[in-house]
Amino acid sequence: MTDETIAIAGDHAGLELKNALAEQLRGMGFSVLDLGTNTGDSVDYPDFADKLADALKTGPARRGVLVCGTGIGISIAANRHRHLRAALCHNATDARLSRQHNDANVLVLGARTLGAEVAADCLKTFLATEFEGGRHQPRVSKMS
Ligand SMILES: O=C(CO)[C@H](O)[C@H](O)COP(=O)(O)O
Repeated sequence: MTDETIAIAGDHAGLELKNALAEQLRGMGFSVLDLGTNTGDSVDYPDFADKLADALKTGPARRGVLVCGTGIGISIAANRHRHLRAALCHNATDARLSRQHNDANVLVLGARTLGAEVAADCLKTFLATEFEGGRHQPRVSKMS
């Protein structure tokens, strides 16, 4: 069990994967702040990136997960917020490096482009990997 809350959000295309990832997070002992969407009705992914950005600004979550069909639109929208470093990942190596080098605070996954097991691996790796700091710190600092 952990006392950390992870925020999660996505559009209609990401609904099924978002719910599976939320379950995975609960199974890992995290509290989940589910910001929707929670129906299959068509919605606009920037609205859900904005909700997650607000949640990471006000707390209690300091890390988040976003899902849309490809992950592309919602990561573009998320990275318009300076306090987010949203990493669109396609495998566990991306997820690991997004933490080690980029100190990513948001994992982005594409529900229409990733299998469920790869997505689960990305999430597990993202949460378990620390930022390396060192030469990466000034690069990350230049973005915030
Ligand atoms: O991947 C996405 C954005 O990058 C969206 O999920 C996708 O564009 C939604 O498409 P549709 O309205 O046809 O379900």
